[in-house]
Amino acid sequence: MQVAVLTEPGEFEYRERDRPVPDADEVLVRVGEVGICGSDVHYYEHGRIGDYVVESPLVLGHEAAGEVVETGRGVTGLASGDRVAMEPGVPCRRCAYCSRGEYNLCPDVTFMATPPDDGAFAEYVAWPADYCYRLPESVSTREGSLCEPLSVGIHVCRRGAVGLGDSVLVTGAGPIGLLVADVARAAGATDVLVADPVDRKRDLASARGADVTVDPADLTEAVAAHTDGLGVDVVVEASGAPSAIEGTLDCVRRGGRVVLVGLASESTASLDTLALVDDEIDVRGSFRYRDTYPAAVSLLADGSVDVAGLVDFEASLADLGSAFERARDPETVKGLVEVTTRR
Ligand SMILES: NC(=O)c1ccc[n+]([C@@H]2O[C@H](COP(=O)([O-])OP(=O)(O)OC[C@H]3O[C@@H](n4cnc5c(N)ncnc54)[C@H](O)[C@@H]3O)[C@@H](O)[C@H]2O)c1
Ligand SMILES: C[C@@H](O)[C@H](N)C(=O)O
Repeated sequence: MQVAVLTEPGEFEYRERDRPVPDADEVLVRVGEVGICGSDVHYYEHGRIGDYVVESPLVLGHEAAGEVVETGRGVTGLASGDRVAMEPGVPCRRCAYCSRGEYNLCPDVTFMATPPDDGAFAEYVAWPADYCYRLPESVSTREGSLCEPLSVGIHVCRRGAVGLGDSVLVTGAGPIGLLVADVARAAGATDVLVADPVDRKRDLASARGADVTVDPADLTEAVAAHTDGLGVDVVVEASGAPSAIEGTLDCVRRGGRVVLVGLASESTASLDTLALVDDEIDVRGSFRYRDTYPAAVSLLADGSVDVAGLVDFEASLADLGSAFERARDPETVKGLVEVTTRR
């Protein structure tokens, strides 16, 4: 089978590898569609993210869906022909975090496209059946691939306890911020505000139903105007910009919640701890997700969230290099790669 490997920053090579044979608890998936994530682009540009360094050729891509073509002998819940979304992180299932159900915190997770684990820009991937989620007829394979960023958004809203009648500010209108906004709305938020410096991103957020969109330069005033000076119930920081992280406390109401999901390139941002205490603010990190794929599939099946509307372009595996160049454009929200032709 053909795989695309990142050999060095900016360089993909196509290689022939043996088609994987599924273990007893695995299915073999013929990969259909794979989204390009910001972390894929970061590995493509820099060959590393923090301590994760691409030291040998790496298959990128972890937002993946496809069709089951073979099942291991112990698999009962899936059959050949099923279309599935693949959850890219498979934990060890034994550590203290896995035992508590907090498997997204497992230190021994195998996570697609995170060195040294290969991802899904490959014709076939063998993957544990219980980390593959069947897609109903109403959810396309391309939508299924975007269960991954949607899962990030679901976990964020759970971490922020977003609920009925809440006002929610999202800073950063990339795929994560836009999906957080959609999930917040589905969870009952009645006021959704989105901040981004890029005009096109704000326009997209408006078109998707944000009540207020604002340039970060005008953020504090816009939030005050919309909330009678109170601040919002929940701020979700989804840009990673240090100024946005530091600005969260200017926008949240006393007693409100701040969820940090954006990753700053360095831990230079600081939060006013006196204000945290005085205003009784809950600040929470949000790391990947756990138990979100069933909810993601349901949100897509009932039309609550539109992931297809985030897609700016679709490329074939043969054009991976140019697809990554397009994905680098700050105006791009989401690029998809069709790995094998749709059937
Ligand atoms: N914690 C996790 O599990 C997790 C998972 C996925 C992504 N992330 C991180 O979440 C962030 C968002 O991911 P993404 O894929 O949407 O990224 P993205 O780069 O596509 O989007 C970030 C957006 O933030 C905007 N932005 C820049 N400066 C800003 C500011 N000061 N105020 C408001 N917006 C600003 C950019 O214009 C852009 O639209 C990234 O930092 C990413 O690394 C974290
Ligand atoms: C969660 C996933 O989307 C993220 N890019 C990561 O590698 O952690």
